[in-house]
Amino acid sequence: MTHSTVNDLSNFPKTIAFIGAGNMASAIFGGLLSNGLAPEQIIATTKSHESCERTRENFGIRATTSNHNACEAADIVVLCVKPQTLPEVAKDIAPHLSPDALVISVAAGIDIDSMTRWMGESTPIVRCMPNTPSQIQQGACGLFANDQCSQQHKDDAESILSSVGIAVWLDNEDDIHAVTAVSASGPAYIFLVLEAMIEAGVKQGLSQELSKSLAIQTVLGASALAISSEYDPAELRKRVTSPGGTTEQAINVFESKNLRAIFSDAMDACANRSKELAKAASDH
Ligand SMILES: NC(=O)C1=CN([C@@H]2O[C@H](COP(=O)(O)OP(=O)(O)OC[C@H]3O[C@@H](n4cnc5c(N)ncnc54)[C@H](OP(=O)(O)O)[C@@H]3O)[C@@H](O)[C@H]2O)C=CC1
Ligand SMILES: O=C(O)[C@@H]1CCC=N1
Repeated sequence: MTHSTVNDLSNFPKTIAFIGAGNMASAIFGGLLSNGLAPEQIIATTKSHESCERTRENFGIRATTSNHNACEAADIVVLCVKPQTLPEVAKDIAPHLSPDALVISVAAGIDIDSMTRWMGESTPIVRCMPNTPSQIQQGACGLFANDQCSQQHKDDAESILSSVGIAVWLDNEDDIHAVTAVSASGPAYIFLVLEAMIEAGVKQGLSQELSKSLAIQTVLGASALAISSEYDPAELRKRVTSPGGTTEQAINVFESKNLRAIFSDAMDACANRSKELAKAASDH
């Protein structure tokens, strides 16, 4: 497993087309722009003219509803449509990819076998699983390359994804299901925890505004401490939990209601859905 972190893209010499400009695509190209990539080097496509116009206005990049034109102008094509839309889109763009273009897919569940069936065996493909904190260069992404990728293709994929967070090469493509369960869907779990903490704080008598800022800062502070500390999360938790004190009472409730089993079941369900999407794609 190799691992790389945020880098500057101001000298990145390639044009990147994003097929789909929704939540995940805009998180990545928003991050790339903040990290020095010139707006002219990004083309995004959407289905509707409204989204196209909004993308152009919000990000100052080129936007079009023509996937063909975008692919023909790009050295790297990032597939950011929903998994259910990908078979049709991938087959349709295949003849319009530039020679030696790298295709990067972020689609949950869709494996490289399916993508090469749709776009041709010789297509260099990096399958990756990013997350939306990429927008603020705090993403976490797993990557897997097919055998058609040269070292240059892999370097390009890594430059893009590591410019918006940490990028980790996986030894096995199947590990992407677990990466999806941990880090791609993970931000949603933390947002749910935040919602619950904020609501509980309000129930305790705090204003919504105060409860929200305390809860968000607490998650930020705990993450920053965990990332910078020599201790693992279990030890950091113990350091908050005074014997006979207040935290212990809360932790006892979480443990007695089996929070760990809830996370385990939730993340199994997430990974299983990723596998189901792979299976559905194999019929196309
Ligand atoms: N959201 C997340 O946190 C993560 C998402 N992913 C993956 O990213 C992919 C996109 O998800 P997400 O961004 O959430 O989805 P969104 O629904 O936010 O975005 C989908 C985008 O695709 C566009 N689109 C739809 N059909 C076409 C088409 N035929 N040609 C070009 N563009 C099209 C839509 O345009 P319009 O607005 O006009 O409809 C929209 O811009 C999925 O495959 C998902 O699995 C991976 C990791 C995390
Ligand atoms: O929920 C989803 O399907 C996408 C993939 C991972 C995060 N969001």
